Amino acid sequence: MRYVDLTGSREAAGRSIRMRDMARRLPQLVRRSLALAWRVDRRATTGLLLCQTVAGVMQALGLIAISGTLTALLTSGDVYHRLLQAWPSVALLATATGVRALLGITVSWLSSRLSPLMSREAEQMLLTGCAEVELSAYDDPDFNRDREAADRGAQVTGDLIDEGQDLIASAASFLAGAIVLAGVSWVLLPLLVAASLPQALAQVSAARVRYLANLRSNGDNRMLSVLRWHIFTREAADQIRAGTMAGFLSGRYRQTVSRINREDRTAADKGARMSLVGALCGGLGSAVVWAAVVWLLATGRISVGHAGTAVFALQTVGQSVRGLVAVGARAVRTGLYMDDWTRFLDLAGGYTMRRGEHRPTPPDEIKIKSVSHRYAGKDQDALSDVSLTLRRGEVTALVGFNGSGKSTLSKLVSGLYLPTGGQVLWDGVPTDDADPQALWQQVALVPQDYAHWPLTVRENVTQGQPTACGDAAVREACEAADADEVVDKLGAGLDTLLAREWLNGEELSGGQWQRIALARAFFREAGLLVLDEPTANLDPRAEYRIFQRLRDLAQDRVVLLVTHRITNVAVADRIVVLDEGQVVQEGTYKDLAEQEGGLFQQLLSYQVTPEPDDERQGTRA
Ligand SMILES: Nc1ncnc2c1ncn2[C@@H]1O[C@H](COP(=O)(O)OP(=O)(O)OP(=O)(O)O)[C@@H](O)[C@H]1O
Repeated sequence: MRYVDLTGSREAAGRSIRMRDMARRLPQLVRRSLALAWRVDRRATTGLLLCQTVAGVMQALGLIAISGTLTALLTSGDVYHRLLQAWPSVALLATATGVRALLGITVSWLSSRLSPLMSREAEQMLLTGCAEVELSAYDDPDFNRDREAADRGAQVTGDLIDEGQDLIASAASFLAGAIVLAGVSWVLLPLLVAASLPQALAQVSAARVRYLANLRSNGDNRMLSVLRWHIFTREAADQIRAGTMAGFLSGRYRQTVSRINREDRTAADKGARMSLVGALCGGLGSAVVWAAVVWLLATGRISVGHAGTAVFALQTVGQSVRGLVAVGARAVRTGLYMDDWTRFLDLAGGYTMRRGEHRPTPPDEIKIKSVSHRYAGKDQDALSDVSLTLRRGEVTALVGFNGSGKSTLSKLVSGLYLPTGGQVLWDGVPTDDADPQALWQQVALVPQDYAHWPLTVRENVTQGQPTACGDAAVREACEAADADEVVDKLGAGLDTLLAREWLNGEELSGGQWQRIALARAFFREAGLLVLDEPTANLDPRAEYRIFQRLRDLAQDRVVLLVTHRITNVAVADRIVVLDEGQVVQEGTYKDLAEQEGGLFQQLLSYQVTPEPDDERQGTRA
């Protein structure tokens, strides 16, 4: 089995890595890396630019000093006189070399300070971007693929500062060498650039091959990180052991890794072949350049001193051209990853929340009007033509078989999803027209899979939004959820860190966590309370108490309860029975329990265990 991602547009971008594109993109990349660096640390960025400029000037001065030294040493006259003439150039050379070394150290110090800051800033921007997309985005495989790619882009963002600095340094030293070389003989310059071209082309082609190989392994890489998470973390550690799954999972991991390795190896071999051809052509080109220097010297077109300078300048320019191309190819590849990041931030996969500005108050009535909903990529509706009204002061319960659409409906009511057909109206205003953050201020939700935040008990309950009443309100919510007895047993009370993996952290049982999740919802001063299977992990006593409290909670809010505990559902004012995404029954517990042949009666029959005597009689009959 292979995990494949559709990567059309990115593959097209990868295929377009050519010399011309690279030349066009490099200045953009340097600009982009400097802009991000500027955003995180202005002083360090200014320092870097200054250092690079001065280093370039020092490089040029160094070459001029070499020329001066050689000319002085190679002129006629006695040794003492020649040394005397050469010493200012030697002093300049030493100073330039020393200053360049110091600047090099400063540049790498500043870069190493900026690089992690940039990656973290990029990651932070990505996290902010993710929190601003519609929940439905996560159902779309394309969004998930783009998000992973953007994550990788954020991680490599820091590399761009090093690459940008290397590019600036190579460009500065190329410029310095070129000016000196042109001073000796301008013929050498185009010759040298032409000689460096084959290597440049080879490097760019190798970078393209590597990027495309990486792209082909994208789906496999994503699966690797998922497998790694499952094998590595505590989450599924018990099931891996009890299910003796370690061998199977490691095998799947190895298979996936070996597919990625195969792609990498092919790319590396292809890249090496390209580099070899490039190096051979480059060698021939260099021979032509050196032959040109010898010819210029032999025909008396340049002096011996100039020839010596040309040797150094050639080395400098050659090195910087190679550096420009190698770092350039790397930077373009990094740039492609960064494109994934910027594109994701710009478009958020096309899922940025664009709703209205209405700010809802606690609703008196929530009307579900002919609502249908189909998840992205599905060919069937999860809900079709559902109409229902929820009112403040009432508990409405949703019951039905697995997959009948209960959770989907509760997410539409709370504005987490927007319906693909029909409307959900909060006091007459469709959820599409409400400011989502303002609407969610009015929602207290206990989902089926609630988060086990690695935070203190207090933060777990307040969700980081304490009220003016402080801990008194937290304790009150805990009491309402029967979580007070859980908190009392914890070493540091509300300050206890609920994460066993850290020092002094504590772990709760499944039912204890559910009580905390309930306290979280009860703490919130919201007009809509949605409880999706709120008692699945609770003991019978806690479950009984929670159902009893629902009536009080409903006094000043709309309560929507999703449950399979049919026997307890009598607490609801109204029960709505869903089947295959449609409402099939609606009424009070008494009405529905008496409706012969109805789905509710059927559901009820599965939960009311017959007395042994009834069972025997039934068997006999
Ligand atoms: N995020 C999703 N993406 C795609 N399909 C989904 C998604 N969530 C639910 N579905 C599909 O929608 C249908 C209704 O699911 P829903 O979770 O609403 O059912 P439910 O009645 O709450 O089930 P359960 O009792 O098992 O919790 C199911 O067929 C399910 O496969």
